Amino acid sequence: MIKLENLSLSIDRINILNGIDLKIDKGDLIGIIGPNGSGKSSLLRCIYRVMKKSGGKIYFEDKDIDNLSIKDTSKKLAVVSQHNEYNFDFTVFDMVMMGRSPYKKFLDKDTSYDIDIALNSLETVGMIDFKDRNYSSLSGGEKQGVILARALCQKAEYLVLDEPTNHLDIKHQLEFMEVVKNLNITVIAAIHDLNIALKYCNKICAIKEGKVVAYGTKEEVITPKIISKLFGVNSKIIADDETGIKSVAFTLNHI
Ligand SMILES: Nc1ncnc2c1ncn2[C@@H]1O[C@H](COP(=O)(O)OP(=O)(O)OP(=O)(O)O)[C@@H](O)[C@H]1O
Repeated sequence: MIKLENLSLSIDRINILNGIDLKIDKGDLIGIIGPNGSGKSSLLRCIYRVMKKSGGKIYFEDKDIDNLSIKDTSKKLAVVSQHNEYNFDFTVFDMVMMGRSPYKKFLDKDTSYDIDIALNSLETVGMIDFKDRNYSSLSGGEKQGVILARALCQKAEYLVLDEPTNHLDIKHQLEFMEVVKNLNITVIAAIHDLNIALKYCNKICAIKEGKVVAYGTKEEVITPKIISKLFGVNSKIIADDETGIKSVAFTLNHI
C-alpha cells in the first residue's frame, strides 16, 4: 500500500500540490487524470523522489519514505516516464540490466540470476529479439518497451508510469497497457487518454490545480460531470452493445 497524507509541493512560492490525500491499495492500477498543468507529473515525481515534497507524508506500507534511502526506494518502486532520450548509447540488454543496480554495490558483477531476470523482462515486453541492438537505433515505441523491461528488471512492488503511452500509436498503447495490466503489481499511472484509463484502470484519481477533485472507481470518476469540471468539455459515456466495454466521446461546449 502507498499512502499520501496532506502532500504538498510549492516551487518559488507557487503551490503546485495542495494537501493531497490518497491511498493506493496493493494490486490497484490507478490512473491519475487531470488537465495540463494540474500536477499529475509533480505528484508522481514526489512519490518517486525526483521532487522533494514541501509538506505531508508519503508511506510505502508502514514506512515513511523520508526514512528510506534512495536505493531502498528503488527496490520498491520502478518508474517509466515519457522522456527516454539519453546522450549516450548502450545495447538494449545493458539498458535493461541497469534495472538491477539498486541490488548491487560498487563494482559488483552481474550474476546469472541478474541476467535471467533481464532476459525474462525483455521476453515479457516482447523485445527479446532486440537485446543486442543499440538503444539509440530504436523507434520511440521500441524504446518505451525497453524502459518498461528495465523497470520490470528492478523487481519492484510498485510501478509508476508518467504518461508512458503519449508518443505511442494506438496498437503500441494497447500492447504497453496489456503488459502492465498482466504484471499484477500495483501501478500508479498519469494518463491523458480517458479511454485508456477506462479500459485498464480499476481506480481513478482526478486532480485539478493540485487538488484531488474525485477519487474512486472508474465508473464513479469518469463521468460527464467530472470530465466537465476537469476539462471544460461535454462528454458522453458509451457502452458497446456486444461487449459492454465503455468509451468516452467528447465535444467542445460551444459545438
Ligand atoms: N520545476 C518546476 N519549476 C516551476 N514550476 C514547475 C516545476 N515543475 C512543475 N511546475 C509547474 O507545476 C504545474 C504542474 O505541472 P505538472 O507537470 O505536474 O502537470 P501535469 O498535470 O503533469 O501537466 P501535463 O498534463 O501538461 O503534463 C505546472 O504549472 C508546471 O509549470
